[in-house]
Amino acid sequence: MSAGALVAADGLAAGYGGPPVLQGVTFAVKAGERVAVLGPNGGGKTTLFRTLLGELRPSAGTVVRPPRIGVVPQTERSRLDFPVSALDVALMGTLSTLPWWRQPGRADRRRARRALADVGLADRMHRTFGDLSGGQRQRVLVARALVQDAPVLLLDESYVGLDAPSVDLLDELLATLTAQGRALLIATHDVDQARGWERVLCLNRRQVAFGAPADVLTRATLEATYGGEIVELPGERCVLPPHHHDHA
Ligand SMILES: Nc1ncnc2c1ncn2[C@@H]1O[C@H](COP(=O)(O)OP(=O)(O)OP(=O)(O)O)[C@@H](O)[C@H]1O
Repeated sequence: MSAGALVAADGLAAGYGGPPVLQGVTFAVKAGERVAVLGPNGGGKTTLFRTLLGELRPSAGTVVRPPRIGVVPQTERSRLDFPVSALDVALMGTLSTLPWWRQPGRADRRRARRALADVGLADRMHRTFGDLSGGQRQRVLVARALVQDAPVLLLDESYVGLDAPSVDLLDELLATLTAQGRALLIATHDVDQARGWERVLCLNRRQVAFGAPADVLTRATLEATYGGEIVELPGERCVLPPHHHDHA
């Protein structure tokens, strides 16, 4: 079932030593696919990402993953008080590709500069990271992941707190990265956004559904994913409760 997949799971269960906090996860993602990973707080999105990264060992099932996976964390969790430039942050992406004894060199700086240009920030590379807007910081973090040259990127609620123009820029960037043959898994709470992507994975401590948005984003599936927390508006739209993080 995972033939041709860049990243896949089959009967995956994972947890933190006790009973699994996530189980029954079976999906396959090909190059050129954006996957919305939906679920309530505590539903298992972070646990899935950590398992795909190899930080957590599956307690059951198997994972197929490439040697390198890039991670784009939430900007609000990044320390903003360090006096580092956008280029410094992007350059950190080269560290995972270097042997431990080597400092980033000229070629690495070139890659970091190119990645910043690719995310539209060529003119901001010497600005202090913490002084950039939320959307710009998010794109710097995408650049840091791009520098790792990974075919699969995991994005953790990258859209949270962005204004409309920044959302559009990030949308465009993710579409480009996908068109270039990457696979993106994007943890999000935005059901409407998920409708525009290629696949949707719904998690609520187990896999509720995986497939094309038109098949997955039904009222029944969303209810099974979010319980009674969904507020439905007239038409097809639905709104999820404000989310919070208790492990920032
Ligand atoms: N380090 C940990 N040790 C033990 N349990 C954990 C740990 N991290 C998460 N959990 C538990 O695993 C379950 C799934 O959490 P996870 O962080 O994967 O959910 P999530 O979908 O990413 O939620 P959020 O949207 O709040 O980030 C929760 O019940 C959580 O309390």
